[in-house]
Amino acid sequence: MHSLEFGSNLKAIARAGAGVNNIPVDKCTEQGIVVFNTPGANANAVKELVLTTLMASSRNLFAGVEWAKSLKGEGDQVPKLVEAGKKQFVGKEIKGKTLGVIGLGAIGALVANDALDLDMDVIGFDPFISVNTAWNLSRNVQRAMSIEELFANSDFITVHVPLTADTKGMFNKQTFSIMKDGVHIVNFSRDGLVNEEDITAALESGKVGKYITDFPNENVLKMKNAVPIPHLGASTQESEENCAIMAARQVKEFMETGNIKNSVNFPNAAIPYTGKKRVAAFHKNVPNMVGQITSAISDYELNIADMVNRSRGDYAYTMIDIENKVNGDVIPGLKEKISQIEGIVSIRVI
Ligand SMILES: NC(=O)c1ccc[n+]([C@@H]2O[C@H](COP(=O)([O-])OP(=O)(O)OC[C@H]3O[C@@H](n4cnc5c(N)ncnc54)[C@H](O)[C@@H]3O)[C@@H](O)[C@H]2O)c1
Ligand SMILES: O=C(O)[C@H](O)COP(=O)(O)O
Repeated sequence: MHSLEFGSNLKAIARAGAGVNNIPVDKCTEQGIVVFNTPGANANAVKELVLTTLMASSRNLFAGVEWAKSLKGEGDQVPKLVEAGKKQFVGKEIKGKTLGVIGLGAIGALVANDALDLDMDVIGFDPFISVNTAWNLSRNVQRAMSIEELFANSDFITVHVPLTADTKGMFNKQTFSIMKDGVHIVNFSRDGLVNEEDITAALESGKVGKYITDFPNENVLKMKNAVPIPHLGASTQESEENCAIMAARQVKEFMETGNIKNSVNFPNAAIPYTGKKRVAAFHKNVPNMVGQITSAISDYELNIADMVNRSRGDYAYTMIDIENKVNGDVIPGLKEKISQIEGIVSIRVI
């Protein structure tokens, strides 16, 4: 959506998925457009494919299947050729190996817990772990005190963080040098987390044994020992339905009540719809905004029934329920009056 112009009536964008790097979030914030995503709704789908590909590639399954297919046309010789050639695909079991999980959010936590059930040792790193995830995480997941500790001790590494300025290129020449020789790296997050030139060299030298990625491009397809998956992480019927329902519900709730859940740019805020009318304003996070909005409301001799004000960085969101019975759909002039307050980005009277 980065090249799209947004109409002045656009109120919300919902991403039926987790990553929002296809949406110009900063531009939306400046224009007062709320952006939602659906955290966790596709996590199980991704977890299943991460564990599937982790095991399958450790057993050289993808290359083995391709080779078996290449024997087509060999007639009665196929079984003999299979037995003679299979030794080139001898793999490694994951049992007893150490899996490093970077990012213990919706997906990472599921992967970490289930990898324990597959008899792996699991070490996790997430300096910003949420309380909810921490509650769901098995206490047998060891906590790495630094990402370097995780890199140094893992036989397999799987990454589940968003692509941001901080995480971009987190897999690079320097970080590969800390890792065990022959480490397998699983990337179902985003291509930009990995420096392509550096991983090409690391795969070539054998420093990295396998690179399983959900984000193939021309370079990836040329890399030795890369396993390109065509962005199938969230591609299940269940996950697409979960995401679509969650996205639709969040937008409906926002349009009808102003309440916000799972926004990536507005603060989350919700109050039961108690009044007769609701003022919902997105504004700069500067002093006296709430005072100016309530004063505009009191100029109309309207009483306040309930209110909430939440901030997020440079911006804040205020919802005020008005007690009085208001005739008709609108309070004439109120919206215009509030929108003239310096610092207001967008305003609705619902
Ligand atoms: N391949 C797919 O189809 C697919 C599907 C869903 C999500 N994704 C990608 O996976 C990512 C993770 O998804 P999720 O649902 O688990 O998101 P999430 O927000 O639940 O979890 C992300 C976790 O990363 C942690 N984190 C952030 N920066 C970090 C850092 N520098 N080091 C360590 N941890 C850090 C956060 O604290 C959070 O716990 C998404 O951002 C998206 O890019 C891909
Ligand atoms: O960020 C996500 O949720 C995934 O990359 C899934 O993307 P998709 O919905 O385009 O499959």
